[in-house]
Amino acid sequence: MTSELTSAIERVARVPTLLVSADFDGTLAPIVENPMEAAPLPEAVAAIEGLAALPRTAVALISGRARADLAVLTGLSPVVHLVGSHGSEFGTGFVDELTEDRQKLLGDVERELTTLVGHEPGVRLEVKPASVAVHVRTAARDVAQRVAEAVRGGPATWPDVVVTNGKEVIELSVITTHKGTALDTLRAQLSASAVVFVGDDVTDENAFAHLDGSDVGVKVGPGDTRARYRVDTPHDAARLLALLLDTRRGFLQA
Ligand SMILES: O=P(O)(O)OC[C@H]1O[C@H](O[C@H]2O[C@H](CO)[C@@H](O)[C@H](O)[C@H]2O)[C@H](O)[C@@H](O)[C@@H]1O
Repeated sequence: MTSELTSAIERVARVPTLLVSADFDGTLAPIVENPMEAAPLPEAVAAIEGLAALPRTAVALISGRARADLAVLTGLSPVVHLVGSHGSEFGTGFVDELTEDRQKLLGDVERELTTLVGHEPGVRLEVKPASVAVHVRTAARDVAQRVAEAVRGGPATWPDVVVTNGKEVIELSVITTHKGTALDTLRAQLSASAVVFVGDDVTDENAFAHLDGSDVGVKVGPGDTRARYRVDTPHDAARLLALLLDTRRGFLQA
């Protein structure tokens, strides 16, 4: 961790009301081949639970996952806010809020993807409340390319289908999602004086873009980013959260 990042963490830990937010895969949980085998680092869980238990401190995960999957995979206590589907899914009634047209479109997208690429070796389809993700992490490179072309030239071109590219995944959604607007909603709901956001993927850039002066954005891993700070791995992200916990606890107890 650079001295600039350490200083930023020590500064933001002293604001009156703090919102600590992060995405899940690649940030709190190392990337693995099978999405349903992802697990958060125990050090990250301990820091998050510790922060969420402090007064005037809220913690939220804003993830591309289905909210229900996020709850199961993280096993976090209910005091931690969970926002799924890339920032759209704040609660359990989300699926029912989709119009009939969108529910039908989602069914059509799932059927088309199953027929088009579901049989391809190493390809996994992950069906979520408002989208279907086509994972190619375990596919041979020529297969991954064929699948990407088939998806991009097929259902990705349909009206009202929104395409998101992630790490070894192409996702087709029937709604527009944005982690930045999710962060704005949480910031307002929780009356946060400042926000820390930690993320690793393309969709996290929308959250970094919604940070301002006293906030702290941290990108995990390589790649272009709008975040001001960077760490290398989820283990570093867990250390950063532990430092934030220690500093804020000391500040609140002083
Ligand atoms: O916003 P996030 O919490 O980072 O979720 C983004 C996507 O993460 C998952 O896929 C990624 O992680 C998998 C497990 O390590 C990996 O196998 C896959 O290649 C990655 O793309 C998740 O499955 C998606 O639904 C999320 O959108």
